[in-house]
Amino acid sequence: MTILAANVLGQAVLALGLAALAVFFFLRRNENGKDHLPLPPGPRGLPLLGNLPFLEPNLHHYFAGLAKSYGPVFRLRLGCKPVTVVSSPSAAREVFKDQDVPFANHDVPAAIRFHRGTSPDIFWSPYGPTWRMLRKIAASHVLNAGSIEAAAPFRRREVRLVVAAVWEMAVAGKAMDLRDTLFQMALNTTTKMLWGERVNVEEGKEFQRAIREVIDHVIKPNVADFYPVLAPLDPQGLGRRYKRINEWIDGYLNRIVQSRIKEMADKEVKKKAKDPLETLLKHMQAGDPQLSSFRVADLRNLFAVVLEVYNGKIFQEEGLIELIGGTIEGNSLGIIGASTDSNTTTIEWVMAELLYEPDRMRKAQQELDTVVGKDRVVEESDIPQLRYLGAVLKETLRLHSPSPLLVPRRTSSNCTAGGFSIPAGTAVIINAWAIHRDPSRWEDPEEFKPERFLPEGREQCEFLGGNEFGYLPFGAGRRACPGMALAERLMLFSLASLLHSFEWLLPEGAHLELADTFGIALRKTEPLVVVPKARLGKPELYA
Ligand code: HEM
Repeated sequence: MTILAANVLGQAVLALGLAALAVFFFLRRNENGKDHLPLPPGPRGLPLLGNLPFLEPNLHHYFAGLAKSYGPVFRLRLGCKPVTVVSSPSAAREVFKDQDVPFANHDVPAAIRFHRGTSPDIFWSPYGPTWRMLRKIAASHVLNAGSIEAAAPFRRREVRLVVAAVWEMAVAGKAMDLRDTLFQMALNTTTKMLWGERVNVEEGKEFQRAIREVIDHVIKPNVADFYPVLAPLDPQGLGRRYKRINEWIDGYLNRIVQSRIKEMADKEVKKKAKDPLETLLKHMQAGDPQLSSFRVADLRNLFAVVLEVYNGKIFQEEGLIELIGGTIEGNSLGIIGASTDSNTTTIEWVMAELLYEPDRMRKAQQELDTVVGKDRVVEESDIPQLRYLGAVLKETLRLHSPSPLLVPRRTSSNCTAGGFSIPAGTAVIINAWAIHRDPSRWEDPEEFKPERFLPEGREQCEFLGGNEFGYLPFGAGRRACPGMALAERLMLFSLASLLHSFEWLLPEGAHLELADTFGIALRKTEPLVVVPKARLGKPELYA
């Protein structure tokens, strides 16, 4: 009896043990992701700190170096935060196409989570109904082809102001740093397009200061990002500061929205809305079901995001920049001169590359002389014929993407990439900088060769690589940048006007360097200082 009981007990213990083992392996399998795939390899970190102490200032270079040792999908731990870095076109395809939905959340920094908790915006909303509604509204009422077209006169006016400002420098024979002028142009073009007004000088200064503070605060290393358990306490007060600054921006936009609501009530409103602000208000007032859950606060958020994205690219890399020693320099003109704007940075890179290779500068100018001639100024309608310039821009965005690590994503469920499992809740960084230099995808990847985008026999300059995820300056998948068409239009128009109107030289004895510094936007380490020289005979073409 005792022997029998012992046997039964032994069998029960064995069965329980086996069951426990099965549960253990089942749970591990779920934790590790699908199909028993291993976690990606990666460098060992320190207890508690993980890999934080080993990060280097130029994160895009540092990650590219790690990819050489650990492969195109590797894993890090920053404090408590698991991070996976993806550096090949095929793994990027898995993220942006094959498993687009579980990778479709942006990884929201703690300071923004603290502030935006109840008031989501398109950029930080998790993938779901609210994001879908905001994205649809942005695509159909703000960044749609009609609004972009309707804003052509504003772009023309702002670009002509830039040309006039450069002309003054040319007449005075002075060297200039283009950043400030271009930044102002981008800001005013955006606000004119959204609500029909330039940023006035007084409010503009406040506005610039506020956005600059937003940037400073979002990029500050925030312990709450690396130890999420601390996030609700906002230990460094960054969330609270960020909230206060945003209240100012919110107030600014609120005044604009409220004054338009009043104007629409007082005056007879024309059938055709004059800008996206009026379009949206009209739709809201008319009870458009697409906007049924859209509130004035959402409208302000939408505009704030468009402005912030356009002018600050504030949304990257979650506080890593200062932590690892990078700095965001400002100058006397505040945010306008903060040089963080993707648009400004890209134009500056184009000019630097063309100054470095004067033959290519001449080729772009010859194309302009053929298409436009020298008796009139460039118009937006000339752009489709400027194939070479289009290729120059695309090649510049390949080598100098303003967002070298795009905007980190966060997995909403267990996923896979490159044959590894990526558990739910992992931050996923796509190293576009490395992908744009992948030798298996790009011939002579380090060389500036616009011709690669001009295949023989094709009418239009091509975005080669888009489908195979080797070319990602605007991200990809359902969260890809909805401002791409607008950004391209403005960049090409301003570039064409600057190259058509002026010869560009380096100041006597200046040395041109093409080194980049990782920051809010990937920018030249040294600002580009150039000497413009008028190239059109008629002074009235500079007015
Ligand atoms: C050179 C200029 C620009 C570059 C390089 C750029 C790049 C990017 C990138 C890399 C993303 C993240 C994409 C992803 O997660 O896959 C993004 C998102 C976004 N961009 Fe842009 N962008 C530019 C200009 C603009 C402009 C002009 C606007 C609007 C006026 C804009 C609006 C947005 C918005 C709203 C998002 C968030 C989309 C979402 O989460 O669904 N961008 N951009």
